[in-house]
Amino acid sequence: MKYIIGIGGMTNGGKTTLTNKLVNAFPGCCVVHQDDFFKPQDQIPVGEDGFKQWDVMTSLDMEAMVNTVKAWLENPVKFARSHGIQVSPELEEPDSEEQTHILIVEGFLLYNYRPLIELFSHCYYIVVPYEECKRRRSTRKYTVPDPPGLFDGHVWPMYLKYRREMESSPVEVEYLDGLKTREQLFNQVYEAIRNMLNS
Ligand SMILES: Nc1ncnc2c1ncn2[C@@H]1O[C@H](COP(=O)(O)OP(=O)(O)O)[C@@H](O)[C@H]1O
Ligand SMILES: O=C(O)c1ccc[n+]([C@@H]2O[C@H](COP(=O)([O-])O)[C@@H](O)[C@H]2O)c1
Repeated sequence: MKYIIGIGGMTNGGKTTLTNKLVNAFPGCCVVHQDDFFKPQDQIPVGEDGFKQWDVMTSLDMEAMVNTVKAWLENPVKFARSHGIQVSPELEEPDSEEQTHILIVEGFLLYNYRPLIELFSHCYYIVVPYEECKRRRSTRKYTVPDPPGLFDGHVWPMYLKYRREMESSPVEVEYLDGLKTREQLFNQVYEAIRNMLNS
């Protein structure tokens, strides 16, 4: 069986932190990070809000991202090997279709792109309050540093827009409280995935 788990939610909610812990906990588990699919800076236009539009869907090459997830679905063992992930001998067996394979897909805009949504076995969405999100973001170093005013002028309004859009669509997400400790979040999701694999 193949399981694709989405770890979505707002910027600085703790997606990457949780994802890294889960990847370490499930041997052979693969991961796709949405941040790897940002288009080059010169392809990101400036919007009416006066900022480069990094937080909109078109800033990401979603077709390439979906193709990457489909490459994992096609052959999880080959995908793992080509990404330097150690594969246990049982997973290499010819009948490995009967084995359990897990892919974690992590990102801030996972649930607004239909071709990706339909691939998920389960969708998580981490949230923290505005103040905490802004505080964490202010200490974060991105490849392209945030210009002054970006959070309130672009990041937060786009977060609200896409969250509203997601919530009025048929996608079913399970919310996670990003104010819980790293350990609490890990334990919660780890146990839920274990239960899913055993059901
Ligand atoms: N559960 C948590 N409690 C407190 N701080 C956290 C927690 N998870 C992550 N962080 C911190 O918040 C910041 C953003 O975390 P990160 O996992 O990179 O978020 P995201 O991938 O959602 O943008 C980092 O400084 C990280 O150490
Ligand atoms: O990673 C990059 O190249 C990059 C370049 C410009 C901006 N970002 C920011 O990355 C944010 C999403 O990533 P994250 O990890 O905070 O969820 C999003 O809010 C963007 O504003 C990221």
